Amino acid sequence: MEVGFLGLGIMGKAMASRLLKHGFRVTVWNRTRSKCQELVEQGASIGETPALVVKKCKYTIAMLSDPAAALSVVFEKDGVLEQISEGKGYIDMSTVDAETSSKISEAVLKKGGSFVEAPVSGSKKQAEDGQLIILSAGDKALYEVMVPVFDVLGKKSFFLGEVGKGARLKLVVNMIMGSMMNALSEGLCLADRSGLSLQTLLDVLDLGGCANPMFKLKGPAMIESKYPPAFPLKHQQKDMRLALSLGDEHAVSMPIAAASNEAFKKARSHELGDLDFSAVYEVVKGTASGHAA
Ligand SMILES: NC(=O)C1=CN([C@@H]2O[C@H](COP(=O)(O)OP(=O)(O)OC[C@H]3O[C@@H](n4cnc5c(N)ncnc54)[C@H](OP(=O)(O)O)[C@@H]3O)[C@@H](O)[C@H]2O)C=CC1
Ligand SMILES: O=CC(=O)O
Repeated sequence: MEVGFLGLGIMGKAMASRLLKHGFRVTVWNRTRSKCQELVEQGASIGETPALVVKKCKYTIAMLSDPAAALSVVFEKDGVLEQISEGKGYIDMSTVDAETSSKISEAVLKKGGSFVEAPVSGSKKQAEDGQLIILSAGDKALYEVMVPVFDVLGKKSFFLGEVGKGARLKLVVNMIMGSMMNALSEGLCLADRSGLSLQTLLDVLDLGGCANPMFKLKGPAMIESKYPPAFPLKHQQKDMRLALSLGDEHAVSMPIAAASNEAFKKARSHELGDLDFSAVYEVVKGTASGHAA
């Protein structure tokens, strides 16, 4: 099976690479073309524009940073819409809001193509290991065609119904995750200031009822003030913002998410946006301005 892949950031690179390793023929495009090189060395072909990737491939996947990127790759010159047509499928795995996803879906359908949104839960390591959780919605027939692809990328794929349900579920999940990261940061800070061992705190958390893989993975690096980006903080803040907007729409009061969003925004203002989202700890500690990487 041949697939197109648009967007070779942290996630897209790992996902496209995994598809190549599992025998798919992959044609890649990335705004910054140099990022295609590593994939070419693994056997990928390059498409000069999103439109040319769609022209070549029956199915094209996108993994782009945010709503603005997802929309521009579809609607702008040389974009997906120029070549999408009957018999072709477009699968957007970026984390965006339901409105963005619906706009893309409507435009693709109008040209005769089919559309699935399929944001993922899981980060760089899970993408490399094919352990993502895939939250699909949209065209059921296209979803069925994509199952062999999703089986290589993920440990479980859900089909949730109409477009928007995958996008919304992903935002709810990441809203919870972002709030948890703030809670861990505050706990580490409080333990430190009150003379407790941070490693002991992590050990105790890991043995108890609120043990979770995220605290276990990120906690030790946070203690060392290390934040190599797996999930960039700027994307976590985007997800908090979009989740809060979903809360506005449904009049759901979310004070914990709102406070967490403020912490992520503050971290961005201290230029921590490209670090891992666990760098919000620097803001909670009050040491953000001195932290370079
Ligand atoms: N990292 C993670 O742990 C996870 C991320 N996600 C979501 O997946 C998506 C991708 O994340 P990730 O790979 O980490 O992000 P990166 O920031 O590493 O990559 C973003 C990608 O989007 C491209 N891009 C950005 N703006 C534009 C634009 N205007 N036009 C065309 N391309 C653009 C970038 O191109 P260029 O190289 O030129 O900058 C790059 O390919 C995001 O929606 C994120 O929220 C979901 C789960 C986990
Ligand atoms: O969106 C990020 C993740 O870890 O999931």
